[in-house]
Amino acid sequence: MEGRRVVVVGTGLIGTSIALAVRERGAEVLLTDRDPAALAQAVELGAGEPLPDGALREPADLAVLAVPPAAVAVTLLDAQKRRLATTYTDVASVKALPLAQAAGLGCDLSSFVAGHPLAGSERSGPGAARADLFLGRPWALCPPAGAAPEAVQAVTELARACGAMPVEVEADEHDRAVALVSHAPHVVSAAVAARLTGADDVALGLSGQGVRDVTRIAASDPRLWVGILSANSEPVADVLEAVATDLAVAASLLRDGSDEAATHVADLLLRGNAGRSRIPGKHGGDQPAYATVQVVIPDRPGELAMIFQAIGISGVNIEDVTIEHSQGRPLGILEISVVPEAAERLAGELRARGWSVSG
Ligand SMILES: NC(=O)C1=CN([C@@H]2O[C@H](COP(=O)(O)OP(=O)(O)OC[C@H]3O[C@@H](n4cnc5c(N)ncnc54)[C@H](O)[C@@H]3O)[C@@H](O)[C@H]2O)C=CC1
Ligand SMILES: O=C(O)C(=O)Cc1ccc(O)cc1
Repeated sequence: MEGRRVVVVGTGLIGTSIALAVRERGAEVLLTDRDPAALAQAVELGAGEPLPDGALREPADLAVLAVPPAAVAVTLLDAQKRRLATTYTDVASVKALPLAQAAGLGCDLSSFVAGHPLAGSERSGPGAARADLFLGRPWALCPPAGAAPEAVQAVTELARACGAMPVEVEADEHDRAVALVSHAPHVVSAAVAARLTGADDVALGLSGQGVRDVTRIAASDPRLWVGILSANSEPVADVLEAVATDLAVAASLLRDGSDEAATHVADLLLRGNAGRSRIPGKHGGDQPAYATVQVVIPDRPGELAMIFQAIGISGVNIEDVTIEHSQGRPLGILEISVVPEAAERLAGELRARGWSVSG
């Protein structure tokens, strides 16, 4: 992105992450946000310089609209009126409705390529931004009919500069796909987490990693998510109804309690195994079957640094890592995912260095 000028409108989690990523690749970045505090924080984090008021002397190469879905079309119209850039893209989690709204407002759709990076977090705002957020992730591109090839090229270059994998897809197909893999799972996570509002201290004290995994995305900003879900309501409702049917059947089978009912419950669990195994791994393709090595680590400053150093010396690459805290005890369980052929050697070397390795 050397020599490119990029304007980012909306310096929250996604806008600031994109700004940090393209700056690392040599782009000049100008930032704007209607919230002065979000803009100031993004500038302080080194994501770019504030966009001056009024028209630019020369349009930037690209303007990235990283605002909520309902604000995309008006923000595009405003940016095009100000001639902020030669090419425009957005990052909203829903594509068809903002595109229809932009067409309705009379935006120039030849210079707009709708986009959606499939990476993010349950956290919002510039403080949660990371330059490496998009590494190895898909980035959907939905060029409207009549989009200029140079515009598609410029947005493809943006996705690649962020380390993501551009995937061209039609807007309606995109929306049905993300209803299944992102939006409906969000509602299901919220519904499970909502059951915990009435939980007593005994139940909460028994919480393990499973409930944390299932409810992580339930910590997201409800204002942003109500906007996403209502802009993709029909496809999301279709998935939720199918999930609700599975849940209702499972509940009645469990009440039935017979052996035959248990085999039907097992069918659902097996379908769950099969569905989960189809989710691609972090670099795309099939999900690699990593082996895990579990190590007990004392909850003391420097322990994580020491074990990571020991793993580094052993020459084994860490594919993933999670830490589970042991409630009421000054210990954590570090679960290190590695390629299966390295697991035994790593476990042996860590044991030899005095670490308590289980499994
Ligand atoms: N949160 C996530 O994990 C992901 C979000 N997205 C999409 O990215 C977009 C931004 O989401 P986040 O960065 O998570 O939200 P965020 O809440 O962290 O940031 C949004 C920013 O946009 C600003 N903003 C809102 N309306 C504006 C306007 N009209 N003009 C200028 N600034 C405006 C807000 O002040 C805020 O700073 C949304 O469309 C969302 O659907 C896409 C992928 C992942
Ligand atoms: O936190 C996670 O795991 C997410 O799935 C984040 C996310 C949220 C919204 C999107 O449109 C895309 C990705």
